[in-house]
Amino acid sequence: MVTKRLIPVIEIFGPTIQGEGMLIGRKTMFVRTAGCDFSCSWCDSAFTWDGSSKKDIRLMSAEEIWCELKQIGGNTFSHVTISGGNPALFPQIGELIHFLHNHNILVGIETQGSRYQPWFLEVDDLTISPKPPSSNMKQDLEFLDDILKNLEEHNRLKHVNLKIVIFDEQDFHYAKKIYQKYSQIPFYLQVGNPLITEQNDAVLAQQLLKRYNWLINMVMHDEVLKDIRVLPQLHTLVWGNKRGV
Ligand SMILES: C[S@@+](CC[C@H](N)C(=O)[O-])C[C@H]1O[C@@H](n2cnc3c(N)ncnc32)[C@H](O)[C@@H]1O
Ligand SMILES: Nc1nc2[nH]cc(C(=O)O)c2c(=O)[nH]1
Ligand code: SF4
Ligand SMILES: [Mg+2]
Repeated sequence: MVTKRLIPVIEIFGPTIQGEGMLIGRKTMFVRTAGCDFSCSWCDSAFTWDGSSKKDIRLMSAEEIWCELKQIGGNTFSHVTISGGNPALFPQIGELIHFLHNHNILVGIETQGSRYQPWFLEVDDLTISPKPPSSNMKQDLEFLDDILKNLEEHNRLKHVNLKIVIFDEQDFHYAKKIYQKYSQIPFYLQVGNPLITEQNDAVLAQQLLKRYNWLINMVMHDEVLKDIRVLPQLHTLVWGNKRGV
């Protein structure tokens, strides 16, 4: 008998739009895994790792996840984004990727570059999001370098992008250092959301647009950051801090 390794899933939702980074605006479904090896000070998905939504965690096989995606998304989608938490904690995500590819579904991953899995080489859209100083995390940049070198050796760089969330000038300088190291990888700066519990969508949107304006200005006057894209979290502008969108 083949034993199927189960994946801890905390939410499955969609179809929605990818609100961030290189596929912004693309129609996609989301599978969100539970658990993270980081605990960023401003994490907008802290429920995946802080115990507050423990009751929502389900251990699911690739086939069960596929059935639920079809149940809620029907025939309306051709792309699935796997986020977390950190999906790179789980070797068994490889089985889910195979399953989705066998059903002609493209797969995106959101991860922070602190862990590597062999299935990184099979991901259609791999977003790596190193954490800047404001997160209070200490990103291992040598490990990140190993991951990116490995992807390059396997000719996968066209499937990879780097996305750094910016809250302040210190984060901006950190992002600049990383940009200079990896000029051949598509590079995105994303507006940080400091109001992750704000319920008034208008107040939130106003704050985020102000920060977007600031970040655009920082980039426009910069002589190093040239081949770069600056984005807000589109889903936050549309739906605020709502979960499952
Ligand atoms: C919730 S994380 C999950 C995937 C993975 N752990 C990571 O951090 O890349 C998904 C994306 O949301 C970003 N993010 C988390 N909290 C945020 C916030 N308050 N403002 C803007 N982006 C945020 C992360 O940097 C990451 O790019
Ligand atoms: N619409 C939408 N786009 C997203 N892009 C990355 C997300 C994430 O939490 O990883 C996310 C999310 O939660 N919702
Ligand atoms: S790495 Fe991602 S999921 Fe983990 S705490 Fe940071 S933002 Fe949240
Ligand atoms: Mg999110």
